[in-house]
Amino acid sequence: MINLSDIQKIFFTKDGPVHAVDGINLQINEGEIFGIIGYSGAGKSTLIRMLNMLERPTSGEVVVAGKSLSKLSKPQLRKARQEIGMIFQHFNLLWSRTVHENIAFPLEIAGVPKKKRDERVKELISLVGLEGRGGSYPSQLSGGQKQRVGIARALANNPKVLLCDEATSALDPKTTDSILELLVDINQKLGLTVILITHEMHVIRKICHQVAVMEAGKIVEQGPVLDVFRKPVQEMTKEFVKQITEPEETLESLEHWLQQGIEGEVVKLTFLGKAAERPLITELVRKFQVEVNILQGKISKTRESSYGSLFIHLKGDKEEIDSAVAFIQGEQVECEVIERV
Ligand SMILES: Nc1ncnc2c1ncn2[C@@H]1O[C@H](COP(=O)(O)OP(=O)(O)OP(=O)(O)O)[C@@H](O)[C@H]1O
Repeated sequence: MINLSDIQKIFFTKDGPVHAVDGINLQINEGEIFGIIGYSGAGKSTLIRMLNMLERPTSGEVVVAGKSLSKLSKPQLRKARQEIGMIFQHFNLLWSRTVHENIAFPLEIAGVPKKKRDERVKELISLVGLEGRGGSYPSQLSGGQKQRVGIARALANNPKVLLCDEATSALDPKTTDSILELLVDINQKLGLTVILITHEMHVIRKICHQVAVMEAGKIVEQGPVLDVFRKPVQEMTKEFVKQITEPEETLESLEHWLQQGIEGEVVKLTFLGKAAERPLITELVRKFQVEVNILQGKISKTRESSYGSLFIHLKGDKEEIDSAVAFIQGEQVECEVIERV
């Protein structure tokens, strides 16, 4: 659906050239939810804006739905853009227009007659769950509702692709979840390809199939979300994965345990998929002469599976502990000895 070949974007500023995007090759398949994560300044916004030519690449080719965007004439590009919707962090709504009028705006530009426009707006209002709010102005809506208007407007011309530029970054966690659910719903119902950029790993975890990690204008790591979660290679990726698996409080309480000088071993188990749903600890206690003390644990749902980490303290004879660790490893659970005390 989307093919980027050796895309570069250089901004020529008075302080010299800025290589915002530096040689990116990327393929995004139809129907996928593809997340691009990176810290501020990594080049995410510049990259996503090149997918609809809001920003023109300095070099390289952007192909969306079979069309090479940089080769199109202005009228052709306008037409091609109707197949690419976009939503923004700060919604970019027209404040003097009602919800209905905001959603109708791209249809007016596309020359859709009034009656058809009104029917389509009604459909979209219902799709995004804003029934009864068509006559409200943006200032009368909550952040989540505003983003729903943004989504409805982006979908008005039946695009094949939806670009989301930090679409949930201005929202609280609960509203973020409801917007993410809406994006999944739309992806499934309409088969829409969704590309989102974010600096929050939980957004990737919740809804993406694929993830690319961006740093200094380059993609440093990429793959299916579960694979990247399980085996992050680059330091940057490891930091992002830790946002989910090892939040600050986990490390603090672990530190607390280790400082107490407990006997035995502290082990980190990493579960994936079905393994996250098995009663492994029960089996461990039944099979081996070890005491198992759970220090910290967390299981998170990804779009397709479960992913979790558990820190346990094993106490007993060294041989029994070694056998227990070997047993865990044989059960397709990754096992890392954090500290042998
Ligand atoms: N119009 C511009 N002119 C000059 N430099 C720019 C321009 N737009 C972006 N940049 C620079 O390009 C780099 C990448 O910026 P970009 O906004 O794409 O990053 P980002 O990952 O989206 O970060 P953020 O989330 O903070 O927007 C930064 O160094 C930024 O200062």
